[in-house]
Amino acid sequence: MSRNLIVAANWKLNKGPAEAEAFLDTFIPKVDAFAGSADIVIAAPFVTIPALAAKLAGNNRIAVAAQNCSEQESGAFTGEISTAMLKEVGAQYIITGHSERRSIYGESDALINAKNKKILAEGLKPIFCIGETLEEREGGQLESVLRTQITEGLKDIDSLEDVVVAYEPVWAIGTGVTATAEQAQDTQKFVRSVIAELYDQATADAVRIQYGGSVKPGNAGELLGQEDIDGALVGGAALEADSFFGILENSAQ
Ligand SMILES: O=C(CO)COP(=O)(O)O
Repeated sequence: MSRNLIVAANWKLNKGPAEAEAFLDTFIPKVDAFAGSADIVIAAPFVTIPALAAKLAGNNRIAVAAQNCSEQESGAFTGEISTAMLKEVGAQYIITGHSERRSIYGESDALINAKNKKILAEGLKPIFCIGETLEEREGGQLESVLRTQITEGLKDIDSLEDVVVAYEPVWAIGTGVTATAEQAQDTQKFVRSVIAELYDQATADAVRIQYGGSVKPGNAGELLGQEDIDGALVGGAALEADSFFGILENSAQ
């Protein structure tokens, strides 16, 4: 089963519009000259999305993502941003379930599920993150934690055609500690098997599962060369155009 790679930058709380434009000034010419076929996504802060989308108008190789959204349609929800608004300003993907949102902002599996459903109903694509803490892995709970996150996060979602899953072990995020290619592959194979149980084998074979956690140019080739790793969700190493492009280059199929 061949799945096209999807390599995404998650800029987190970095880069306003001006910095994002400067990034693209360096990044776009590199991508234009690049023969690889990976889908490329940049997840930016809300206020940066319009500038990115304007600069990428007509560019069909690089898509824009948001890092969060409301599960609500509209109304008295101070500080929230709706999927319709994000669509209007050019977002095509939205990250959900990131461990920083789960742990710092207390997002539950039920809320993440509501966001996933809202995003799909809007005709956008969730990049749905799951992952265990070191304590959970060492305590033998890896499989039960991931199974719960997957089952609850995808509850009542019939098709995974527009869903990208991102496996991000919490202990590997921003720590410089990467899961070994073998650990990531074994875990992602398990994630795919849970999806096969919940849906069917064809769905599991087709869904793309990214790995995230200290991905950099030097380890991207080995990680993304694994059977069940279909791309990367990159934080720190995606803040510089050269290193984000290096990840793409080193993961070329
Ligand atoms: O959280 C991440 C991407 O969503 C990973 O972050 P780092 O690549 O900085 O470890």
